[in-house]
Amino acid sequence: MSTRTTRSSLKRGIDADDKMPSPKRSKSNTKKSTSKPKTTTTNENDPSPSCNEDNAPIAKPQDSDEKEEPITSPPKTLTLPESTGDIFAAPPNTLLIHACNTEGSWGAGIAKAFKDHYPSAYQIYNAHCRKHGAKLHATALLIPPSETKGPKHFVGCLFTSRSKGKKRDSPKQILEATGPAMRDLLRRVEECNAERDGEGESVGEVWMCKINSGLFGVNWEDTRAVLEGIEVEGGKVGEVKVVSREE
Ligand SMILES: Nc1ncnc2c1ncn2[C@@H]1O[C@H](COP(=O)(O)OP(=O)(O)OC[C@H]2O[C@H](OP(=O)(O)O)[C@H](O)[C@@H]2O)[C@@H](O)[C@H]1O
Repeated sequence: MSTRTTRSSLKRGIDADDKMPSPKRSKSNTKKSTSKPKTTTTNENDPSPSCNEDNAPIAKPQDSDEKEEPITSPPKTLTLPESTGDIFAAPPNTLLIHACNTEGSWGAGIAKAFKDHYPSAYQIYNAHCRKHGAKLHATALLIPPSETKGPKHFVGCLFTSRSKGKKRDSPKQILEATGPAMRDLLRRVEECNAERDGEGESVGEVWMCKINSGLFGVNWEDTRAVLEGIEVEGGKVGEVKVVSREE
């Protein structure tokens, strides 16, 4: 019994089930389907024809003037698998992302831990804030491995709030800044890896704490929803591993 679904039989299937919404895929994203075609039970309400014994959709004769429908797939968006652990135990050349203010302060929370682990990176972040200030809001800073000892980690700063503590931006403002800041960081990663192509460390994995969810006081699920809406083109960073400490 043949279960392989070829594109043409799938296409025929889509044409045969002309009441069924045909999945849209772009030419470049079209993949031969290897999944078993869904078996459908026929009943008087089911508009789609029943599958034949090998489950391949029943082909219908192609009309000569039938137009080839362009097939496009939904845009690929950022995926954020979650796990528990220590973000600082990431493998070499991992990019570690946290949320920052534009005032040049890594004074508490995970930012303080970043300052302790990566003092040289902190100096770069602080100088960047002194130079640009609040204009950095909703942008990002990518800091290559800068320490003389310890693991070689890239540090990614997402400027999701202008200020910190009681003067921090509202959750709504922080969420509005989070999307553009992450898109800016992903762009910088692509540029960095293109420049380093083969010479020096490129960004490997991308890890992130549950940004905004502590001192910035934003519900993690709200931040997650914003990040999952970020479209990623092929070849760009498509996955950010979210690492949180054991509860
Ligand atoms: N070692 C570790 N490994 C893994 N996850 C860890 C961790 N340590 C903490 N977390 C978790 O990481 C999330 C973020 O928690 P945070 O409150 O730190 O950051 P946030 O993004 O809400 O806020 C940013 C502002 O806080 C800072 O403080 P200052 O402004 O300098 O005073 C900055 O500078 C900003 O301004 C929470 O889930 C923590 O459980």
